Amino acid sequence: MIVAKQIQKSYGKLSVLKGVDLSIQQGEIVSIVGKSGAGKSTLLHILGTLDTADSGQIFIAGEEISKLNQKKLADFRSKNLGFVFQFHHLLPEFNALENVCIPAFINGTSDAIAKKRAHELLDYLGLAARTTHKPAQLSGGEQQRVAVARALMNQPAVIFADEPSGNLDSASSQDLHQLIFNLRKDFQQTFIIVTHNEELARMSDRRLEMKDGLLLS
Ligand SMILES: Nc1ncnc2c1ncn2[C@@H]1O[C@H](COP(=O)(O)OP(=O)(O)OP(=O)(O)O)[C@@H](O)[C@H]1O
Repeated sequence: MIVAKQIQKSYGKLSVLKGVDLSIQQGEIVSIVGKSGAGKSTLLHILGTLDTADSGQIFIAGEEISKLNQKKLADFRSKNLGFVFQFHHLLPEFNALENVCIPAFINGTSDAIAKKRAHELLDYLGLAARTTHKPAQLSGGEQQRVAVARALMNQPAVIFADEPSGNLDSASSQDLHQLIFNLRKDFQQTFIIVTHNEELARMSDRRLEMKDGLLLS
């Protein structure tokens, strides 16, 4: 599903990734842990096509994304990849349903089809009664579940999550972690998660530690 070979990335003289190799199967939940500054977010952003490596190859769902130009990459990203960040980045003036629809609208999906799927997702996530609420009217845990629904909108091959529970209290964190495992069980959803949450890392199929620019397994 995802294969990365010898990914290298430097910022000036700082070598952050020193030849990272990684292989992830469909339906796997992989956590990446490590000290602050170890390069976890840099790796996640490169795998998620939000940043580019200096060298190395990345294959996602059979496509060598390291070879795509910017336009093809943007198209691939919007059709195949989902993202959940520490801060949900929901648009404040849009309600939950509209926020969830955004990735589908970007892909040119019709209004009716997008809204139907957004309703189904919000229902699945226990947010059926919150569809017309704006982000400020939702709890932190609810906001993050809306962000997960948005990430799921285009049925992505993989969801990249950067500290998804980093801003949540412990009950909401546990709910979100449970949701991740339910999504894998129900939809074979693949996740790559950067986290400082040891409980989540231990629950994952694999806990990879980033150290000195490399992944230790
Ligand atoms: N755009 C950038 N320009 C220069 N240096 C950068 C840039 N992005 C990251 N770095 C540096 O690369 C190193 C790795 O950063 P990264 O954010 O990947 O670490 P991390 O392991 O995710 O840390 P944290 O757990 O604190 O989020 C850090 O030393 C950081 O300062």
